[in-house]
Amino acid sequence: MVKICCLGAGYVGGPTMAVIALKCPDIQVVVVDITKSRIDAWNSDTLPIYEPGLDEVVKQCRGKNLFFSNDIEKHVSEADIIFVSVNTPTKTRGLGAGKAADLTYWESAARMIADVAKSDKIVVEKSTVPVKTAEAIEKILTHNSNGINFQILSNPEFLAEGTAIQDLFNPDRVLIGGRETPEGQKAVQTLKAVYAHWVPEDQILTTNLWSAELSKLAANAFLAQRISSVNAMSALCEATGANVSEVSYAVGKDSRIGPKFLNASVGFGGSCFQKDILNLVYICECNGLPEVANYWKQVIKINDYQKSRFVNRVVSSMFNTVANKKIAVLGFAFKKDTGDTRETPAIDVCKGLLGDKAKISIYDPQVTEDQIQRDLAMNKFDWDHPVHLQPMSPTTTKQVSVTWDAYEATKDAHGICIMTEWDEFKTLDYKKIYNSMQKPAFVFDGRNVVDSEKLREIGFIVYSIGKPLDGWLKDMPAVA
Ligand SMILES: NC(=O)C1=CN([C@@H]2O[C@H](COP(=O)(O)OP(=O)(O)OC[C@H]3O[C@@H](n4cnc5c(N)ncnc54)[C@H](O)[C@@H]3O)[C@@H](O)[C@H]2O)C=CC1
Ligand SMILES: O=C(O)[C@H]1O[C@H](OP(=O)(O)OP(=O)(O)OC[C@H]2O[C@@H](n3ccc(=O)[nH]c3=O)[C@H](O)[C@@H]2O)[C@H](O)[C@@H](O)[C@@H]1O
Repeated sequence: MVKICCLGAGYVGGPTMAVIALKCPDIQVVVVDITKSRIDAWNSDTLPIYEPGLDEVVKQCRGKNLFFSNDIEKHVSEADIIFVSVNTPTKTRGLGAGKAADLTYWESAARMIADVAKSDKIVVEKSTVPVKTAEAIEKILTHNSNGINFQILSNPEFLAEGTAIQDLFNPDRVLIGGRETPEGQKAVQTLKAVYAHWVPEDQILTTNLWSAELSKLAANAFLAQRISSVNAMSALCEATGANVSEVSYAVGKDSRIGPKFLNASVGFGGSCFQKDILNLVYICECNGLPEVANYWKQVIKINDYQKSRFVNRVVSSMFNTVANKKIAVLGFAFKKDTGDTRETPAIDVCKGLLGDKAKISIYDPQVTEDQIQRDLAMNKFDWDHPVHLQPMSPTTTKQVSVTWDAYEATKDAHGICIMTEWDEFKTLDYKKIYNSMQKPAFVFDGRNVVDSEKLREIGFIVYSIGKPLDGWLKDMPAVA
């Protein structure tokens, strides 16, 4: 029986391996991690991540051909194929700080593999890494190899959170990059055979190593660029009276552009877009391509602009101060159907409002108070490390309260900021909410989820990203 071991039981390692186990009953899959609590959670009834459909997949295979373990060295030494799906955070210190990828976890994984391997292995890059990382990994493995043959493959993951299981069941494509040697090509075919259990062959693309590594960074950069493009347009829409939903619909109807990923928002979040673009920028700079670097940097700048523009709009609409005013924040996760808060725009918006001395009451159906307090206390990029290596007991922010009830969060509030597009926010009883709030009562919709006309009829002053401004907001122009 072929044995797969995956290093890293996170948002990628867990769901990806669960689906491989489900679709390949003839393969044994073991997911290992240096964080014991994560493995304990994978072995419990409460999985460490919330992802629709994941529980069912895990329940079907766990204990049969899917296992979660802390015994890293044993499973690595026994495996034929080793996926490495560990953190690749942005460096916070030293050379390339604030841009370059920190490959500490990857390097230590590679050294450990070289130390414990007793038979030939295929080592698969599942983490998103800088182009040419495979070359460095190869050097680490071969210099410590004791004669064992390692083949490195790049197999980047394209799943999106909230739809991970669907994306893994029906991927647009699976990408496998390998060395153009007979051994390299044999390894590519071995991995291809795993995916061919459920993915049509013509959707399994094979390339050289560097193309596969770079395609992942490029795909995320293109996706984020679409959001920054529509968000840049949203500012112009507000200034001119155009409606960003109508503009993106009209633009997306062009079959060359397509309708997806054109929703204006308070900004993109998530663990990867910013990190991967910064990494791309750094690689361009290192390759003497400052013009290309600056081009991609702009995607991040517009995203930061969009978040600060939103905060400015909130503050300026409310008589230029939110000091001691209760602001309800609905949604904290970076998108709906996930409890993940990494790089969520809600963090920057909350920090901006706190900077203006607001009191914030937060409700998100999937995010705990502990997580929110950690997020608001943590420095930029510190979140992307194994849990036990993150700051232990961050100071809690007193002006922030967290509740499990949207009505409690909005009671007595002066304004509501919608930060995540949870479906339930569309069907809240806004009349009841309005009656319980201070007046004038404001709604700032960072995701364009509410029916602004209906809310205006109730009496709210409503701001929706990229939509024509109502009279109140026009009289109080926000300075970006
Ligand atoms: N989150 C996402 O949607 C996607 C993430 N990626 C990439 O996948 C990689 C992992 O991302 P996530 O799963 O989101 O991160 P994560 O933080 O959820 O999981 C990473 C796990 O690796 C573990 N780990 C770190 N060093 C280790 C080692 N030496 N041995 C064993 N375990 C170790 C950590 O404890 C952690 O549980 C990153 O490179 C990311 O850019 C790629 C596509 C999608
Ligand atoms: O490398 C990764 O980590 C993954 O990054 C993204 O997936 P993810 O971050 O999970 O979620 P997305 O659906 O891409 O959303 C990212 C952010 O953009 C925002 N967004 C998305 C689409 C849109 O039209 N507008 C918009 O503001 C979302 O609200 C969210 O904050 C990519 O979609 C995946 O293909 C990729 O594998």
